[in-house]
Amino acid sequence: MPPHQANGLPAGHEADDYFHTNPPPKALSSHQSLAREFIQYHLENSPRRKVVLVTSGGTTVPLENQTVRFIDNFSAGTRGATSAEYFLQEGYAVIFLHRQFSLLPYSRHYSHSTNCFLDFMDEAEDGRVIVRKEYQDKMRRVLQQYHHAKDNRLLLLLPFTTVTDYLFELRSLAVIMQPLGNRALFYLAAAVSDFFIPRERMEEHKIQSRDNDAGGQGSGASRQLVVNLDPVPKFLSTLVQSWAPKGSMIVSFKLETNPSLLVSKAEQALKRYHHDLVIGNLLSTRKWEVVFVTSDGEERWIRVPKARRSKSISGVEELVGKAERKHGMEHVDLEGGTVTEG
Ligand SMILES: CC(C)(COP(=O)(O)O)[C@@H](O)C(=O)NCCC(=O)N[C@@H](CSSC[C@H](N)C(=O)O)C(=O)O
Repeated sequence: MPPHQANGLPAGHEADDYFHTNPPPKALSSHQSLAREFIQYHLENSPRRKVVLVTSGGTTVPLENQTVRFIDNFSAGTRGATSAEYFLQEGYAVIFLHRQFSLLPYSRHYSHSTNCFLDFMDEAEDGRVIVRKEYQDKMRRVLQQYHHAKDNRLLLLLPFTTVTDYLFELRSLAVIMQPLGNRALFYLAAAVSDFFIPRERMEEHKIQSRDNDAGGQGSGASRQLVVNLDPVPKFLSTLVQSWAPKGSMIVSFKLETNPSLLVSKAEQALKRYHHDLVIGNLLSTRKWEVVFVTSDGEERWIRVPKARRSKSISGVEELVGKAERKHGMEHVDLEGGTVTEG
């Protein structure tokens, strides 16, 4: 008896319905071709290399079809972009499915920062534009890592914007990854909308803030906006049961703000979706602590020591990367971090 959704539909049925009633992203077919090429290249040239799909950034829920307003999910993309660098360092090939304009591996060190990237540059006496001396060493290291990833075709960057884009892309990429079998890993760090406006209820044009129509009829008084959202299908179960390669490892992130809910909600997700690992994090402490929750009921907190919790040192992703490399749990041997049971 296949597991059923809350609404009684068999798991996956609701997701199928979603894909029939919402249009795919315009870029989907070009992304599919890029992903097929990427996977084929690694199947042919590095048959033992693991490939990880890292999702990163927040999905949007448009309020109008010709979108002027949208509901966004919190995520700068730091977790995904930083983890992608550590996966590349550990020898993985990375498909980086990310919110358009969110942080990217390597360039994240210089984009979006409070100081403009021009602050890292200077004009030499002979007129050449150069990187300021104090930034040269770090930028050289980042540039070498970036070129290594690019020259060896180890990093594929694919953008999304809306939750519908994300779900179509995730399904396509998971299916394209099927030939990888147990060399495929899914690291779902994107902040995915739980609610959306179905196509048939979506306004076509910009929602007016006053109650007069195009002809200027009506009082012109400002109006309330009441938004009625439906739940996004629980796609993780469909990913685990049908889209993802058999034998692949699936890691999802659980984001909460209330500490008393985090571990139980992560355990609930594992029980519901039967994947391999949930990494729980609290909005307020996500930069320096996470908890690994597995189906054996164990919870292992990974914390960056206080001394290393500066903004510039991305401590927790390095620790997660090391733990991940050992496929999570049997030996969480983390330099610099502390692992506490329970
Ligand atoms: C978003 C952050 C906190 C990283 O932040 P930045 O470094 O600023 O990017 C990430 O660590 C995270 O928790 N990501 C996952 C957040 C999320 O939406 N998780 C979902 C689970 S994955 S979406 C699963 C879907 N709702 C379903 O149930 O099928 C949840 O908590 O419910």
